[in-house]
Amino acid sequence: MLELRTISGVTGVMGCLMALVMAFQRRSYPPSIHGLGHWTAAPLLAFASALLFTLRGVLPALLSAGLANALMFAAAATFLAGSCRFFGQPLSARATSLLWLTGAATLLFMSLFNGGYGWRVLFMGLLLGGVVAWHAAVVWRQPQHSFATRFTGTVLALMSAIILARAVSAPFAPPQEGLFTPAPMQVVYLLGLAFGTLLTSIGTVLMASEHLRRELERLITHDSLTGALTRRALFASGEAELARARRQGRPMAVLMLDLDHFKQINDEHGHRVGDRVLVDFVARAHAVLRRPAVLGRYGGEEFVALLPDTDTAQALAVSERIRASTCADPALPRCAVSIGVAAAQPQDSLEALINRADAGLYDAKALGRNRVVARGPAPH
Ligand SMILES: Nc1nc2c(ncn2[C@@H]2O[C@H](COP(=O)(O)OP(=O)(O)OP(=O)(O)O)[C@@H](O)[C@H]2O)c(=O)[nH]1
Repeated sequence: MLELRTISGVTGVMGCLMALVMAFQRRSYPPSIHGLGHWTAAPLLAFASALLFTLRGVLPALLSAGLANALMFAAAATFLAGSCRFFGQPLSARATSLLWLTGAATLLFMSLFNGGYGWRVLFMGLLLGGVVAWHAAVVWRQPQHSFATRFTGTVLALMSAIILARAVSAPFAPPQEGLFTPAPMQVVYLLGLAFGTLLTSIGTVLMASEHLRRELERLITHDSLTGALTRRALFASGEAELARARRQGRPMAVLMLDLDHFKQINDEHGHRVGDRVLVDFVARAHAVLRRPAVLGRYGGEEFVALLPDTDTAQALAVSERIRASTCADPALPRCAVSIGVAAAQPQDSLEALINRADAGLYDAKALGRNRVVARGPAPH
């Protein structure tokens, strides 16, 4: 026979252990991952709440019911706030006030209301189930789904369903029923809380690890200053696109872009302004380029754009648009870009294609800069 008081105690201990895991994780994660502090505090609050519930009958009702419920609500609200911060959508001051005021008002009403155990369970369940359902919706609404978010979202949705089902059935339960009466609904509820606490904590650890992996991946594939692809990622993407173009018999073009007299900008305005010019250039080039085109930093102030499904005429038009948009910010020093264009030939390697675009760039510089020059295949 299941001892419900033991389940409640075990729930608390699980929360405590998971808080420890999260606290250790937090120390090794970069500060750019937000919400871990809340995720550590939430299971600790759940632990304190479960401990008080377990001591029902031993401690006064004010502690083993009133304070225990308040701590359980605080755990759910803190957990929700942590996830919102983690996903980069922290709760607004208004939403936070609404959440805590609703919690405080419900708990106060419960303590004053004299309708019996079933009705108190209904109010508390609606409050708690509502917060957990809100939390599930936050996790499910994330556009970047992974196993971790699906797992956590599902556990939260199941938990809220169990809490709400118990809440709405409570007023119809026999009047002598209490928290540790071994009725089926109570067993499902306490087991749901125990496993839910454990599984959602595992879910947060998985989500944090997933986030870290994505950040590291981004560091490897994207230039930290401009956000363009790194040279390594550019070549990987270029090889794949060229193979696809060859396989499907579709055109592909490469642009080699180099800011003109960039050394002069650095010398006259300083390196930091030079950096801002680079960032602005890449942002504007990205605005012109449409997926699946990609832009990579080839080195210094030199960039390469890969344009799948693009012939020479289209590549020249895109290049002109990039040239026209370059240094359009009046707050930055005047500058210009030279661009070499090459379209892929059936026998081209990526290196040969880039070399031809580079030859076009060389011509553009030699002809006076701030222009676009296309290079065809060398005659045999
Ligand atoms: N601010 C800044 N400057 C950089 C960065 N990477 C390279 N540079 C500078 O870019 C300049 C490139 O100078 P050059 O290769 O002489 O080319 P340029 O002055 O643009 O002349 P042309 O290409 O012939 O028009 C050098 O002064 C580098 O120090 C960077 O990340 N930030």
